[in-house]
Amino acid sequence: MAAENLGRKAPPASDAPLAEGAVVSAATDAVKDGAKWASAPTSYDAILLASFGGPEGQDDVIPFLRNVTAGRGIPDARLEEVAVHYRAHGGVSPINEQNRELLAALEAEIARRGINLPVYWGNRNWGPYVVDAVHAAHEAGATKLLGLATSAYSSYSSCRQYREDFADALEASSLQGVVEIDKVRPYFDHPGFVEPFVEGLVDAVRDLAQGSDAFGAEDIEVLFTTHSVPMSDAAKSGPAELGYGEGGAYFAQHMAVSEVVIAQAQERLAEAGLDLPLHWQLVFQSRSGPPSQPWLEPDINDVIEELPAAGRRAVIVVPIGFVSDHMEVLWDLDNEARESAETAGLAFRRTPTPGVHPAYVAGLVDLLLERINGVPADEREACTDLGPAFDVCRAGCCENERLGFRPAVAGLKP
Ligand SMILES: CC1=C(CCC(=O)O)c2cc3nc(cc4[nH]c(cc5[nH]c(cc1n2)c(C)c5CCC(=O)O)c(CCC(=O)O)c4C)C(CCC(=O)O)=C3C
Ligand SMILES: [Fe+2]
Repeated sequence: MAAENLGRKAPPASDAPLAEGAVVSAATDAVKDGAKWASAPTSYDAILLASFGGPEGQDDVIPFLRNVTAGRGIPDARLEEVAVHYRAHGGVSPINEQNRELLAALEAEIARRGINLPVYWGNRNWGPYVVDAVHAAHEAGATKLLGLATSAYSSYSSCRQYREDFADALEASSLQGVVEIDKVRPYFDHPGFVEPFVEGLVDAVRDLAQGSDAFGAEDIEVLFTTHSVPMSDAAKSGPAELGYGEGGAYFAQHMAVSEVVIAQAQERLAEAGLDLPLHWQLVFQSRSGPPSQPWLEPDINDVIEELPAAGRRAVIVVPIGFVSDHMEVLWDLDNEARESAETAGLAFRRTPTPGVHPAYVAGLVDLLLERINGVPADEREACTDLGPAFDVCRAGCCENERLGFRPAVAGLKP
């Protein structure tokens, strides 16, 4: 495949693109030292499914948004704007229902594998809260919990903040020293997480190729999209000693997943005789900080606007940053990005998120078993050169410069 056709985008808040080889090699060397990355077999009493949470009615919207943005310097105007997204959906985020479905699917898959392990679900920003779940688990006699976040990558928002949520919950319930909580590794490159995106991309390309417009590879731009974060968060994502570059592990992991999804999809499309390679790039969405603060770019809508000038007639949006079709997907992609595409005169497809795809659910249970059985790092499933990520976060991993140091569990002590 012609490499020059694969659009690579560095985080453009800086002029210097990331050195391609350098992003990957440091982590690859470190991962060979498996003993440091994989923990010993551990007997857990319960799983703690941890998520973001969302409002369940109009009256919840503003209190929810205040929970999310406490101390974050998000302008009020942005809160008003985001409230509109929830209001348009009756004040209900789809995320809680999606987590109830995931909880049920996990319970079923755990039972199918013959494991006896209850799952408790708790959120960061709305009830049921993590502390409620920890309480319930403890009341049922559990003292050793394995946390599983609905977030696959390394960064403050997607990894460390869950570890802080766990620490906060132990403090609020006075269960420090009584209950212990570990956390499943960032699973961005677990095949179970990647597979639904590959399938979605293959289906979208075939759909566009077979439609009346008969779009070919030259007509299509594939946009892998994820949540933007402040550049300072991105830079501190992952352990500094692995030298991920200025976009940190967050950027490197998304690039690696994009590359794997495009490669696997192209392989399947080639078997179906479709014209390749596809044009693609990694883009960002849902930026919320003040304009003075640099966040990862380019924004998905800005990129879409410029696609016709590059000769594209269709755009396929692959939401690799998200595990379910929550508000950031429904509003920012299915409304806003779709509208940008319409304005630009482009056909638009948005591929599914993992949701409760059987490969994803089975992959999550594989990840739980990895920890229970203490599977060595070199025997773990990971489909990029960056992984598998470590079980116990390195000291300082994904710390937040804006918010300062807060206690977290499931990490090494500085
Ligand atoms: C990396 C990342 C993920 C992906 C990883 C993961 O999935 O965890 C994610 C997911 C989500 N983000 C969500 C919602 C919101 N995020 C906000 C604000 C922010 N997100 C950030 C980052 C991320 N966010 C950041 C750096 C901020 C700025 C404030 C801060 O520094 O923390 C705000 C405030 C208003 C606004 O500014 O948009 C809202 C309402 C929902 C729920 C959707 C629903 O209700 O269905 C979900 C799943
Ligand atoms: Fe967010």
